[in-house]
Amino acid sequence: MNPTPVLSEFDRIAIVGLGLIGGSVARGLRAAGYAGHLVGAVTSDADAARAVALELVDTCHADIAAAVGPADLVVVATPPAELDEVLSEVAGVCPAHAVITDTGSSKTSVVEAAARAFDAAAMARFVPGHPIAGTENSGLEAGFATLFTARRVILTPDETTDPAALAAVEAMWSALGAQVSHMTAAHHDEVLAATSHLPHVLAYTLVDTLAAMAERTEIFAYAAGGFADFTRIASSDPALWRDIVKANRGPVLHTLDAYMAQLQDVRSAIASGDDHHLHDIFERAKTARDGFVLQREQNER
Ligand SMILES: NC(=O)c1ccc[n+]([C@@H]2O[C@H](COP(=O)([O-])OP(=O)(O)OC[C@H]3O[C@@H](n4cnc5c(N)ncnc54)[C@H](O)[C@@H]3O)[C@@H](O)[C@H]2O)c1
Ligand SMILES: O=C(O)C(=O)C[C@]1(C(=O)O)C=C[C@@H](O)C=C1
Repeated sequence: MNPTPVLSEFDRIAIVGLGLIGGSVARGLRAAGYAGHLVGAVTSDADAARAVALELVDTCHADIAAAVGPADLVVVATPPAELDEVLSEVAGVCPAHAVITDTGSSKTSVVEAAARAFDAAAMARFVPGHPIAGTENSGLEAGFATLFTARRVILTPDETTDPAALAAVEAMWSALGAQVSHMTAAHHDEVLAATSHLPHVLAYTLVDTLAAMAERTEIFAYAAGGFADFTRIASSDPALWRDIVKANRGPVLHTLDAYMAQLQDVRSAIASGDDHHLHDIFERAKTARDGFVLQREQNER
């Protein structure tokens, strides 16, 4: 018996931006058995040729119109700085039946950009999305088929979103092995400011602080697993993260203020020798993190 073809209602899926996320969507769709035409849009002819050579997509163009014009489903996976321009180009050429989604790390800013670019009909077929999965790598060669397996994807539809478009985007992420949740764009931005954007800000800041000290000492030579685990994400693309933080400024500042207050409290406990208070904070944190790790492992089973 032949398996049910994956996303067979879409003859042609266009992916705009074939870096870590777009490339992983492309590879994941193929691995899941998508048999239609995958077309990419990138920024240069050289990248288009490379994307086809890497077998990310069947065809690729340095021209959004050529890729999106005949598509049934459009996945926008470009950096936030490109979004206004990319969505306006998509709006100009997207067929009237096509479903559109994105992968951006902040959602209110994306919904605002979509509202600037799309008319009401296209807006109804636009389903904002965010895969909560990634690595510190970027570019054409960074993607891999299993990136979204057992990972969460948050969609932020509203009351104007076409249910059929929402179902189609859910089906795409399910085909990639992800678990789909819905929430409002504003709630998404508060949650991700805390669990993703703040950790990136802290990792970059810690490494930058220590790097200034490292000019005077050899401290990095003696750094090991603790430093490497805490700072892996500081190897992420600085321009991408500058723009994510900028796009989610309010919630990031809010969570950064809460963190700075707690850090001040920890500092006071260390300075005054309040071992009990320090232990309480560390104990609560260990319990919370152990719970997170357990839940993550259970999700992966
Ligand atoms: N990096 C992560 O861990 C992660 C995780 C989840 C979501 N996201 C989001 O996904 C999006 C893509 O991030 P990424 O990590 O894949 O970045 P990336 O840099 O790896 O890939 C982005 C790609 O878009 C291409 N691009 C830029 N402008 C373009 C244009 N006008 N037309 C076509 N292609 C264009 C770039 O050449 C690049 O290859 C971002 O919005 C990011 O916030 C990232
Ligand atoms: O694992 C990483 O390297 C990531 O940065 C992934 C990560 C995260 O912060 O967890 C980064 C950005 C996203 O938008 C979603 C996931």
